[in-house]
Amino acid sequence: MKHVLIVEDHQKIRANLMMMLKKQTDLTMVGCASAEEAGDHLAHHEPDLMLLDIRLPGKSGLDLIQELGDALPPTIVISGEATISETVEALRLGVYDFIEKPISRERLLRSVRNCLEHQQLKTKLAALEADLAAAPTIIGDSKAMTFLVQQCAKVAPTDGRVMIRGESGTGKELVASYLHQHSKRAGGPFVKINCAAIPANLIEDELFGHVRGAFTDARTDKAGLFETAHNGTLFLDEIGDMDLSLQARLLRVLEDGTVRRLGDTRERRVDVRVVCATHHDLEAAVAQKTFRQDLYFRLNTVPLEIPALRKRGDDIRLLFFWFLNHYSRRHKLAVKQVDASLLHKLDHYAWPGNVRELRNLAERLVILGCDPITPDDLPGAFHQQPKPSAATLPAEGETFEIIPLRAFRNDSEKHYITAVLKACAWNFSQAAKKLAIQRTYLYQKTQTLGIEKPN
Ligand SMILES: Nc1ncnc2c1ncn2[C@@H]1O[C@H](COP(=O)(O)OP(=O)(O)OP(=O)(O)O)[C@@H](O)[C@H]1O
Repeated sequence: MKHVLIVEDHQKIRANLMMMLKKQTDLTMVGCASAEEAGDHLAHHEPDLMLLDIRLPGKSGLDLIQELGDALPPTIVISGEATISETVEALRLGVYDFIEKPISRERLLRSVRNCLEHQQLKTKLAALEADLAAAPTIIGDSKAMTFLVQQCAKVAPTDGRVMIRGESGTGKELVASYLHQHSKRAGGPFVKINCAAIPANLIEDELFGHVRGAFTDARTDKAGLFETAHNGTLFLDEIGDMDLSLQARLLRVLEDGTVRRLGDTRERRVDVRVVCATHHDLEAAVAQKTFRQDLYFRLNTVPLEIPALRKRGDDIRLLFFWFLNHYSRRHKLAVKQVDASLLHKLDHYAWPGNVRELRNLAERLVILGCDPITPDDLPGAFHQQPKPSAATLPAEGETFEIIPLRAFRNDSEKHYITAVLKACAWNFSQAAKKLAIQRTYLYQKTQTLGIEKPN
């Protein structure tokens, strides 16, 4: 039901306007005899449309329009005596239409209908724009991310089960929500649960729900997340942490598409797409029998791998500038300049917290950083020299060739000693001192490891 406010000082004309609009059964109408009275009404109500006379006793219709500013409801001005300049001014201030007295019924109805339709469209557009702004955007133009986005575009519209792998903060949840938003289930719910953050017995209750009396505290029936996610997507984060007994229940739901609340006898059919994520080595967990192999195959239909940020250096600057703009807008602050030496520091940092760490840093710099932002604005971790050994170790989840410990140790020692000798311009005494070993022992090491000074 639409609400119309009619502001007209002549009682007869007001009644006439109401009569003409009465045929529109979906309208409720309120009449006011002055701009002051209308102002009071508008302080407490938001009409869908205002019909406003310009010549009123006391404050004029134009005064009211100016006073309301952005709060002006969709308005049609009705006047017999308005001057051209008043008409132009009213239109400039956002009035939808201008109708001259005497008013024809057809003209009035057409204008009212158009104005209400126009308003409905504007509301729809605003909602669409908000949806678009809320839609997840995967930023990245490295080869790895371009490939990932291509894969996401292929798998999103299908109902294929997806397993997302990647270190913490790489964007696993972002990818899951992207898959949902680009699927035919986008109008349905996107429900997520972190299997590592909740104790096993509570996860069971969260996922499957219970009926009243199923346990001491179960005072009412409760639907589980599978039911909540009906016609949508259920994102099971950290699936590798799920308890074995729960894995069995999950497998059953995936196999027959029904859930049974705790303490219930009734099976309920659910239509849910399951997307899961883990940073664990699930294959190792399967080998160690801590993760069910049958469940692993059920969930792993389409594996998607998100590389750690340090392995896609091309994305660091792009993401940094994107977050810088994003948070400047959000905090209504001017976008700061960035010193080139800062970018160099970002490129050479290991980003253990991945994109989440980069995002938080960018927001902090938007709020606290100087303009231009320089390396002095960065936290201590960015100024530490990288430790030599850890940098070459394989990351968690990465496949690598396993070699005997002795071979690894020799190889590491060779690399490290060569680097130190280079840093000391092949001065053996200086290098031995830095390595805290005897000069003769260093010499022996270079012999056994085959380290040679280049010509
Ligand atoms: N490629 C990207 N483009 C834009 N934002 C990203 C990208 N990757 C990650 N983010 C942002 O970084 C933050 C962390 O991402 P997300 O929570 O998806 O990571 P995660 O891998 O699920 O982390 P965890 O394993 O700790 O739950 C989020 O704010 C996310 O929007």
